[in-house]
Order: sequence, then C-alpha cells, then structure tokens
Amino acid sequence: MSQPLLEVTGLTMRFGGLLAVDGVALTVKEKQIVSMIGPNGAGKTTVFNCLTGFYKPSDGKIIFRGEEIQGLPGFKVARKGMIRTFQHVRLFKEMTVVENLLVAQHQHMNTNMLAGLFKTPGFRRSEREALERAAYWLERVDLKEFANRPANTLAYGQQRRLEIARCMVTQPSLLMLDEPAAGLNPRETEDLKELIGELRNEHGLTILLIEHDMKLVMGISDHIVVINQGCPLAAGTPAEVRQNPDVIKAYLGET
Ligand SMILES: Nc1ncnc2c1ncn2[C@@H]1O[C@H](COP(=O)(O)OP(=O)(O)OP(=O)(O)O)[C@@H](O)[C@H]1O
Repeated sequence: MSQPLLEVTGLTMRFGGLLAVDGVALTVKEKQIVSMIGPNGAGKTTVFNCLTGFYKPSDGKIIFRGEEIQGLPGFKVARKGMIRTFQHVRLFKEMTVVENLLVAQHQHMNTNMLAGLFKTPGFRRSEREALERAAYWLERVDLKEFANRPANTLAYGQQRRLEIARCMVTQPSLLMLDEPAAGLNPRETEDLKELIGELRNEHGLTILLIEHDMKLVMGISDHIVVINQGCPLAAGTPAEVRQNPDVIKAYLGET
C-alpha cells in the first residue's frame, strides 16, 4: 500500500506553561478528505500552524510526502505543496482579484530576477501559464467577472472562494482549510461542500479541514480526528465519531 501523504505523530506545542497541543497524531492518505474537529481552544489551529511551519513544534514528527518537515519555515513547507487558508480572510485587499492569484504563484514560479529583467522565453512562458491558471481558477470558483475588482470589494463568501483559488493556483498536493465555512450562509456552505468534493474528485487533491459546521464535516469527510484540550480524543469515520461517547460528551453534546 502506498505511504500516506501526511503522517503526524506525537505532535506537541507548548506556549510557556500552556500545553496547547499534546501528542496529536494524524494520518492523511492521498485523495482523502480528513477533518479535524474539537471544541473551541482545543488546539486545532495550533496543529495547522505547526504543520505549515508557522510554529516550530516542541516535539513530534511531521512526515509529508515521505520527508520529515517539522521545524521547516513556512515558505519551504509551502513549496513542498502544503498550502493553507486561515481562519480569518487574509487577502491582499487593495490588489485586484487576479493580482492576488498572480502574486501567490510568483513564490512558486521557477524564475529569477535576471530572467524577469530580460524577459527570457522561460520567464514569458511562466507568466503566461500563471495567467492561464488564474483564469481557470477564477472561472472555477465563479469569480471571473470580478477579476479586475479590488479584493476588498468582494462579498465575504466570494473572498473565501478567492482564498481557495489562491491556494489552488499554486498546485498544492495538500490543501488545508481552517474553518472555511465560518461566516457563510447555508447556501454558500452547500456550494463550498460541492467545491471541496470536486477538488478531490476532479483534481485529485487531498484535503485537511478544520471545521465547526458538523453537517459539512459529517457530510464530506472520509476520516475525522477529534482533539480536546490539546489531546487526541478519537478518530474514525463520520459514523464512528458520531457515535463515540467521549466525542458526544466533549463536543457534539455541546451543540
Ligand atoms: N501564539 C500563542 N501563544 C500562546 N497561546 C496560544 C497561541 N496560539 C494558541 N494559543 C493557545 O492554545 C490553545 C489552543 O488554541 P487554538 O487556536 O489552536 O484552538 P482551536 O482549536 O483552533 O480553537 P477555535 O476552534 O476556537 O479556533 C488556546 O488555549 C490558545 O489560547
């Protein structure tokens, strides 16, 4: 059997005296949709921050595509194909929608300053491909007509879709979404669910999700990992997790 795309063991993160993440384990196989759930403050975003190099974990191993990456800086993790969104929208708000997608790709383009200055054929090709990818993803997330509008003039739900497009133009192998449904209305959440499913089914993407919307989580996940007060509490299919008494007590019982 092929090895998992992402394998995390014993992940631990201390902030002074606070043990925010305590021995979390996580396995994500290719083309799976895996969700991480848990009550507020359980440590979910801290796990994301450790995985994507925003925090250096205090302990634990993160193996991504067969390579240990714990402690690598964020830009190196991103170049390896692990790309995330944030709990709160983080776009270049003054830039246009399409500029947001072009800037995202520049960090990943195989060009240097000299190639840019002299506009070498390789540079022109990369630029053309970046524009094509931007156009494709704008169409895909239904934002083509807004391509030249400043990002901050988009409605909230559109900004969230632009964030996903901004991840997708970098051609990630693992897309990590931190509460993508937060602030969306039921219609937009339904569209998001469809989009996430299509990213996996049509683009072969692997997706790791933090989400509080249980209907979305239960409806879309292949596997769910539950953490509570920084510790692993349960893991399994949606049906298994839904019936787990510890989970009901710690989390689902609250809603
Ligand atoms: N940079 C930091 N410094 C100190 N404490 C932090 C830091 N980041 C997170 N924490 C603490 O770690 C714990 C876990 O927070 P985290 O944001 O990871 O939880 P979460 O499960 O994502 O919560 P939510 O669902 O509310 O977003 C909290 O007690 C939080 O206050």
